[in-house]
Amino acid sequence: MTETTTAPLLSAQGVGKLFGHVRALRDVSFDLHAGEVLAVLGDNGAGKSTLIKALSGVYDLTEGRLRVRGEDVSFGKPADATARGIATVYQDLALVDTRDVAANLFLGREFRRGPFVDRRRMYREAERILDGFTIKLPSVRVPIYLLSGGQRQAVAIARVLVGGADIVIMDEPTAALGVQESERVLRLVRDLRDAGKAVILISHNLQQVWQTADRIMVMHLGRVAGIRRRADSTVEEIVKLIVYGDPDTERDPDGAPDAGTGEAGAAPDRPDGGTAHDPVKDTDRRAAS
Ligand SMILES: Nc1ncnc2c1ncn2[C@@H]1O[C@H](COP(=O)(O)OP(=O)(O)OP(=O)(O)O)[C@@H](O)[C@H]1O
Repeated sequence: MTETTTAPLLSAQGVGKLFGHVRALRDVSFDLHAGEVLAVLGDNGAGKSTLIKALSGVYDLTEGRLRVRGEDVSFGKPADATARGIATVYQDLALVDTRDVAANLFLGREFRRGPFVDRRRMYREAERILDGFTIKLPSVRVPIYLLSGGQRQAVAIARVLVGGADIVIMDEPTAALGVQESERVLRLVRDLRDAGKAVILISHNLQQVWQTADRIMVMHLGRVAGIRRRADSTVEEIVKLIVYGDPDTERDPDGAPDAGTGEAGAAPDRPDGGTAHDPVKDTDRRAAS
């Protein structure tokens, strides 16, 4: 991974999201590079879902800015994020259960020959794409409802490749899977990374994060509690960030209620009101050293 020498594919700067008076995200800043897996960890209500929905165009931002390949972007709808090469694989996978694997892979992007769908080409292409996957499917002609959870994940991931996305957001891809299938799906996530994609992996499972992520971003009460290179961190450090956040950053300059607390000032105010360290820059410094 070359995070300090290449420009980020995706960059969030001071991103915030208010729902009424509840601040679900506050001053979220991070970079995401091609060929890396950034895991996003955090307790319930930390802001993970809100963040991925903001990155995938479901929510607009209240504050801050997003840049994709160095360009400022503003997403009014999910199609805007898709057009910028961002694909999100949600837990429900959004597959059509009654249709076969190939049809799901090319949903909305069917090959055509004249007025007709070119099924033969779709099957051929589907087989080609899935051929290198560690999760094997019985056939590209089986309907989705006959597949296991891991096989369905594989189809959803393959669909990302078909769409040509280079920024892939995965929401708890192993949440419903057993141990073996989880291992295989995590291998697919690493394969995406090795193919040069930038991957955001939302997870509650620290062990899986350790197996898969290059960097870890911990969220706490809507803020970034810290970003660490996995190789430079410890499970203890990450758990502490998940549970307690970073007391230096958790001040409340404007009194808006923090997510998860419903009241102002989730963490003690800094007496000097000063600016705490920037976890992203800290990480970049560590990465550069
Ligand atoms: N549509 C909404 N309207 C109001 N508040 C919301 C909305 N969506 C999220 N929130 C609040 O924003 C905060 C962050 O929620 P979010 O769902 O992003 O957290 P999360 O880290 O994904 O949690 P979980 O792991 O439980 O899914 C929570 O306090 C939540 O109640």
